[in-house]
Amino acid sequence: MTPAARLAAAASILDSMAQGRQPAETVLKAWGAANRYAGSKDRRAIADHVYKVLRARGRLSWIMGGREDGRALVIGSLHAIDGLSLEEIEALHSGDGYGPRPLSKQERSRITAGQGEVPGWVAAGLPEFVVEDFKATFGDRWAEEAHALMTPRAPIDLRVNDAAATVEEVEAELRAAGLEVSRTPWSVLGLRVPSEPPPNIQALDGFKAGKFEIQDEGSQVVCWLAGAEPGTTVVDYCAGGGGKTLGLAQAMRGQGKLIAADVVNKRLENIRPRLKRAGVEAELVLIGQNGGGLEAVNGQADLVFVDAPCSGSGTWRRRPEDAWRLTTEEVEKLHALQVRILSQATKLVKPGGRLVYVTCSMLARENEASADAFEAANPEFRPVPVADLLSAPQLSAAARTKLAELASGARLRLSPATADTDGFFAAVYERTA
Ligand SMILES: C[S@@+](CC[C@H](N)C(=O)[O-])C[C@H]1O[C@@H](n2cnc3c(N)ncnc32)[C@H](O)[C@@H]1O
Repeated sequence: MTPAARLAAAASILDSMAQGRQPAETVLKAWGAANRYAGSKDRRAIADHVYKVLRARGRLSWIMGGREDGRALVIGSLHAIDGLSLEEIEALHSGDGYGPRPLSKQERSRITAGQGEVPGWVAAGLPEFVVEDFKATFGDRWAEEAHALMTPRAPIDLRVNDAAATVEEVEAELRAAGLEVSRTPWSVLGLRVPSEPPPNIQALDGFKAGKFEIQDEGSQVVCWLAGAEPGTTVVDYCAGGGGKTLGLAQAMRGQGKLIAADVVNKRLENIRPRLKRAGVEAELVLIGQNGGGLEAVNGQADLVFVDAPCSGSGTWRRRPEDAWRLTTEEVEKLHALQVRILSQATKLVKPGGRLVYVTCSMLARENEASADAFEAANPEFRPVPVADLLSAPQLSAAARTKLAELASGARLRLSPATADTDGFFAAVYERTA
């Protein structure tokens, strides 16, 4: 494909993404399958361009006078990110072959006009209401947090299943597969590999044998903080794909009762092969929206882990397209749902047991505000200071210092800027009565 044809393809992929809510990765794969003439280099170049645009979407739309279509965003990116001159952009828009049609008068004037005074949220590459939330949470550091969140090429973290392999063994297998591998700083079971070129982790023998799983280090850390003990009853209340279920199972060393619950059966079914691979067991329970289905566990659980539905804004460095799909209305709905789920989950916790609230959100409305609302309505749940949660053997000595530093009393935030992880929030409560 010519460079111009690749640009036309990137623009049309951005347009199809705008019509739905599918992840960029899925849309790119579908495009590749439908356009077999595109070679791997073409697909790579097109994907790079699409992601480049998604990470800077607000700024590019601003430059192009508020236009949000793929063509305008691509033209804006050639100018503002790639630094091409008007003549160079015009050469790529000659209309020849499969390339995009020539620039209109308005498009040309957008390029020559310069960017003018750019508002902070535009420069940050995030929706305006997100920037307002960040300013309230991070003060002067908001732009640093925003920048790290939208920076490309987040590495891929793995959690070694220490019941099946040692960290050294897995490290050796990854090296033998030609991957550059390092230890993660906070989870002693974590390994990190670069995301470029994309490694095929699932094809490795060790993965198939359950020796390791893909899990961001932040997600590992919140599992370890929860303090799941062998021989106890643990409920993973919003089990989803089972990432945390497997971490909790590992902390329990296969001893005790682990229940993975969710309102979506398909998600629970996806956990089954992962449990099998890891060689651990969990009871899978489909619950109703009101929490029905877990009555047998009422007042019995030592630990209820609520990895609540959230905006997923902590993972925007991996899925920048989601930033532009989130609305304030959705965040309000999520906040209400989070508080409702927490209140339902309280029933399961036995006196002296723990309730853990976790999100992979960066937004205060879903983190501190949901924790505030829960605490106000449930005074029998005592917030446990993060400093009292750091004894898990899976946390490194460096993590104990770092997490104590990052904690604000009984609440912890991890972020790409502060911990080099995805964004996470955690608050742990103990039932006093
Ligand atoms: C953030 S995801 C969980 C991710 C998962 N824990 C992991 O580590 O892979 C939130 C999950 O909550 C589930 N959920 C939504 N509403 C719920 C409810 N009322 N009760 C329990 N789970 C709910 C969703 O189906 C979704 O799977």
